[in-house]
Amino acid sequence: MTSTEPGAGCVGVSRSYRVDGHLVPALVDVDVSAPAGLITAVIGPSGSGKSTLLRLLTGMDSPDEGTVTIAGQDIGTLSPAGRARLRRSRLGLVRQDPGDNLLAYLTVRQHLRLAAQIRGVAEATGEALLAPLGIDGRADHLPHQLSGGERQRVAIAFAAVGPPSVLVADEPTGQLDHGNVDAVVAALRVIADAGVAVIAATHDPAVWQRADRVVRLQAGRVVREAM
Ligand SMILES: Nc1ncnc2c1ncn2[C@@H]1O[C@H](COP(=O)(O)OP(=O)(O)OP(=O)(O)O)[C@@H](O)[C@H]1O
Repeated sequence: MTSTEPGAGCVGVSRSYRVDGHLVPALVDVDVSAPAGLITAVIGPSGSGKSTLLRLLTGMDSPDEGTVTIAGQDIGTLSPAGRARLRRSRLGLVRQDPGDNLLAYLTVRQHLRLAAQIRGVAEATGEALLAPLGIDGRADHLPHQLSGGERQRVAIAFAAVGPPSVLVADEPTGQLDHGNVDAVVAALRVIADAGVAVIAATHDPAVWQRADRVVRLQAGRVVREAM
């Protein structure tokens, strides 16, 4: 599984929220680039703008100013239907709570078949991710029969079928113990090595210390972007 697709990024992005008639700036003139094949960690204190940035980079929200690109496409130029198509084909999402990522009545194998159908690729494409992510022994298990870390690895596999150009994970280890954190970081590495731009918002040093790039936000601004 290899990809030469460009990743995701934004240039000159600002986003404010209106609260009680006042504008609260969440992001101010932010430039971020998340190249294909690398893990980019987004870090910063609570309220610094991480979730707002992720919502923009997934096309779930639009900036007040600036441009956002996913897989080389300026998503501000797309119709709502075009944006939905791009998100379905080129973007994978992993949420913090393992329970929010999976359907209780589908086995691991059924999740991966469903992901392949959604992406329009051969069913074997999804199943091929089981072994590299260390969940091949769990193919016929339901989510409640898995540990939290195994569920997150299934969620990563589900999001990575295709593969997409970009996989965005919001605090992917936020609810896991230490041993499971290592397995999830290893899974993100497998996906990045396949050519996907992996973007993870995280408070967890075990994640960002093993990322290729770290974007640190503070009060809505990028204060450091380092390899
Ligand atoms: N829907 C909203 N309405 C009003 N203000 C918001 C909204 N969402 C976020 N904010 C404000 O925007 C700023 C950035 O919030 P954001 O959730 O992006 O930060 P964060 O770094 O993800 O925080 P956390 O680590 O606590 O999740 C904060 O001041 C927050 O209060």
